[in-house]
Amino acid sequence: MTLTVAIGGLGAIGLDVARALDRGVDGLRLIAVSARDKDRARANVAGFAAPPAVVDLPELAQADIVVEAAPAAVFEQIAGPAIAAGRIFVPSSVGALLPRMHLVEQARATGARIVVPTGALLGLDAVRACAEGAVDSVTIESRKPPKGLVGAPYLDQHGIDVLAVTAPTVIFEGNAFDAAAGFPANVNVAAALALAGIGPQRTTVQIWADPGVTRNIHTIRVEAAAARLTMTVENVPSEANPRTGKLTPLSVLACLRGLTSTLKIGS
Ligand SMILES: NC(=O)C1=CN([C@@H]2O[C@H](COP(=O)(O)OP(=O)(O)OC[C@H]3O[C@@H](n4cnc5c(N)ncnc54)[C@H](O)[C@@H]3O)[C@@H](O)[C@H]2O)C=CC1
Ligand SMILES: O=C([O-])CC(=O)C(=O)O
Repeated sequence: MTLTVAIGGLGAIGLDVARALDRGVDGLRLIAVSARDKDRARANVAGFAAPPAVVDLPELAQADIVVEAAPAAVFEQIAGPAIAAGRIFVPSSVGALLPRMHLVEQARATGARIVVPTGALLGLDAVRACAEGAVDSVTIESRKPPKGLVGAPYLDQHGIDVLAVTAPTVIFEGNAFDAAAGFPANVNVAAALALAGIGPQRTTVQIWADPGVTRNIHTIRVEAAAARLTMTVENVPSEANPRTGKLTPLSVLACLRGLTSTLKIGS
């Protein structure tokens, strides 16, 4: 059986995933994409073996699987129709899901599924396993080059000029819910971690602006009855969008492959 795929957003994540699907993934066929600039999108897919249709966001819901890879601001325009139509919805802007958990209730009613990829993070299989038992604490420390944090609403609200930072500096400390609201383009990883583990209120987030690093570095620490986890990923920022690590489109692709593969590894 082949499942059709549509992708909302053709930036650092969406275009890489679209290209990979066009090269061929067993059981998956890319049929539609959407982007802010439709002419550019058409040019981007013109050389594809099977160019997908370039459509408006709501029309993505014609596919069996709808991948969201757009700014958080248009999350609902992609998620809403996909979930209403009972599709498999794969979000990248996971932070935008936290204040919209009613979508999970709606998916229950329509038969839709919301499948969150591990994205720029690691180890959500182990965090989910720990969360089947007792968990004391879950924390994430995200360390980024200052330019990878530019534009975050929290920085504007607090008058922080992140590009003026000359030494490693903690610029946010709080829970995952507030982190996702303040840094919608930067800490989707914290949102995914919160959903895998003990929820956005109990998951603690520390964000560092670090002029000494060139990678987006995330360290997770989990204290659970079954295990202690300490895991770090050092993502190479993508050329298309330095806020987004190159691992992210690969993770989305691996997630999509897992939706149809006969052999699936990891929980
Ligand atoms: N889950 C995770 O681990 C990660 C999630 N992300 C998130 O994934 C999302 C996508 O990231 P990137 O690909 O780096 O973004 P990007 O900025 O490179 O690309 C965004 C795409 O969305 C399109 N777009 C914008 N407005 C649109 C509209 N109104 N209608 C249709 N398309 C529209 C743009 O044309 C562009 O193609 C962001 O919200 C980002 O924060 C990023 C990195 C890791
Ligand atoms: O590190 C990355 O690639 C992006 C990131 O933190 C996020 O969006 O959560």
